[in-house]
Amino acid sequence: MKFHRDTGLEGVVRVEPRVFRDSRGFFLETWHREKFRQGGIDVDFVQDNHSRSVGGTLRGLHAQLANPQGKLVRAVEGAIWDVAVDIRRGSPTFGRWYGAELSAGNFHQVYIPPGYAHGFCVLSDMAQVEYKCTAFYDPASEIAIRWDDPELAIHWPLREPLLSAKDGAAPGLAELMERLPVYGEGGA
Ligand SMILES: Cc1cn([C@H]2C[C@H](O)[C@@H](COP(=O)(O)OP(=O)(O)O[C@H]3O[C@H](C)C(=O)[C@H](O)[C@H]3O)O2)c(=O)[nH]c1=O
Repeated sequence: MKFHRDTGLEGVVRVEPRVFRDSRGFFLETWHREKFRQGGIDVDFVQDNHSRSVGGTLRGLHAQLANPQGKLVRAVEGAIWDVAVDIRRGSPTFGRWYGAELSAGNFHQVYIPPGYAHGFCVLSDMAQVEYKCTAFYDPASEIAIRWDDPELAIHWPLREPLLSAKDGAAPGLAELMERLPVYGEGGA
């Protein structure tokens, strides 16, 4: 199990699990409290999520403000481009993003700490994404940030994604500035 912390964003880690293959198929550990702690991800999870999306879908960019969630994300079907954005006011990497291809083929995961926005788009015909969260869903404090905010300039590998109404109407990061978490406060 390898932990790649060279993501350019504090606390964002790409995890490359060890896959055991034999004539039956494969086995891998997708979460291990102690091994992940040794890899720099010292967290406990309280909620697991699972979504399925058709090709061309983009979900995000989302974050919870009152109960910020850390997320450990993986694709169990198909492939996604998974993106984390630093939205902590005062952070040296404020507005910067990191992206990684996660797929049922590469088994990679990304850990995104509280204080970051998260989104992904689907690269395959279909994708199923499972992710563990360090805090419970709190819709009252959730924000959506415009996926193609020119201030963020995220390199998405698609042009006209399939969006939810919420995501299609999301404001740019600058319009949310006063609500954003402050670097170094409240776990962010
Ligand atoms: C996130 C969530 C949603 N829901 C319900 C609320 C809606 O009735 C329905 C779909 O929710 P939504 O359209 O917000 O789902 P996504 O667009 O996939 O949202 C997620 O997308 C990005 C990628 C994330 O990282 C977040 O986990 C989350 O914001 O599921 C729940 O009941 N519990 C939950 O934890």
